[in-house]
Amino acid sequence: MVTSAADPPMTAPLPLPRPSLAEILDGAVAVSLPMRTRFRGQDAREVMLLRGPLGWAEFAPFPEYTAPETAAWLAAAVEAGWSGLGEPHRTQIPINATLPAVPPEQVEAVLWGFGDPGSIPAVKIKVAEPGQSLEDDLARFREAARLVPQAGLRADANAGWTHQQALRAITALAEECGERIEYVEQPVPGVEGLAELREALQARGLAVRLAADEAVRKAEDPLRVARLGAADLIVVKAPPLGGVAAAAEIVRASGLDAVVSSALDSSVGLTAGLALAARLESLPYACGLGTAALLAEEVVNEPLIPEDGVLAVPHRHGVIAAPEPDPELVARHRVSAERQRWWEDRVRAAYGG
Ligand SMILES: O=C(O)CCC(=O)C1=CC=C[C@@H](O)[C@@H]1C(=O)O
Ligand SMILES: [Mg+2]
Repeated sequence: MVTSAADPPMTAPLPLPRPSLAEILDGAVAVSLPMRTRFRGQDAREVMLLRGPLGWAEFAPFPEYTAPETAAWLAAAVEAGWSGLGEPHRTQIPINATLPAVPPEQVEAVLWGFGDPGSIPAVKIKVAEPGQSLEDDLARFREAARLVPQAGLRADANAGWTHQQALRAITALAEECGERIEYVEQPVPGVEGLAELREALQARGLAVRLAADEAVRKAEDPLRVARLGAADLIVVKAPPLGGVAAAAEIVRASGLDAVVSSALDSSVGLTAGLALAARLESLPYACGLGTAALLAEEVVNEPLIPEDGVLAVPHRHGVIAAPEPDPELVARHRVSAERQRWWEDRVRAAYGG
């Protein structure tokens, strides 16, 4: 059900109290964290850490994102560092493993990064990687299904299939893994594309749920998916939706189940995702917030790596707060002076007038 309340704007204004640009940039430092496995076409993740009065925050729109899109990411960082992430209504969040588009022989090593594979509640498997085939995807699925027989399975195509390719692939996945498939995330581009595919799947009697990701986080109107009945659930990430409060409101107004996922954040940024998961009224699926496991280096001494299939929500003095970055780790992974200026310019552009 979609409420008739006014839709939240895509680029939320900075939350109050609105810090000045100088306050935001004071102590801001950009770092480059190498990845264990190539993911989303990246071998290293660059993020900018901001030091707010209420704790550390992260500003990390992907390199191709430009203002005004990045304004939502800055609003999310300002919320974390200057307004605060609130109290933990849940203390532990179930976490899915995230499997990049690796060959079957690498699947086991990646899964161990998310704790004992026997404790993993669900695995999200990247599919439709450019240059790979449906056979490659099925082989990766088969291997994950074999290694974690207790886990639910999800595919994430990042809008990489056409309608026909998606029908073929989802039919094959359903034949292979049946009821273990929890959902398929953004198989095709756009909101209409999802809606058409959902109808076609239903017409074929294929009861595979669809999740919207890019159709929510990159859309002008994140609630359109719900309005058109284009997906069974939505994937929400705090930074592109303007922060924890704004994202929680989108979930509430959508009336759909939600899965909270990371934006491939460091453990500082992941804290906001955990805060969002801790705030939602219902959390029927494990969340995609275990991605510190995909980073080979981190900025904190105890990265947020899941244990027994869960992550504890980090808190200090009764409120949710990111773990403190270690100054030595920050110094080790600092970007060049030129790159630091590039990140500062992005903050300025996101801040706007
Ligand atoms: O959801 C997860 O399991 C981890 C997060 C994840 O998959 C993503 C993080 C960052 C960028 C995205 O391309 C990707 C996604 O599509 O969901
Ligand atoms: Mg996705």
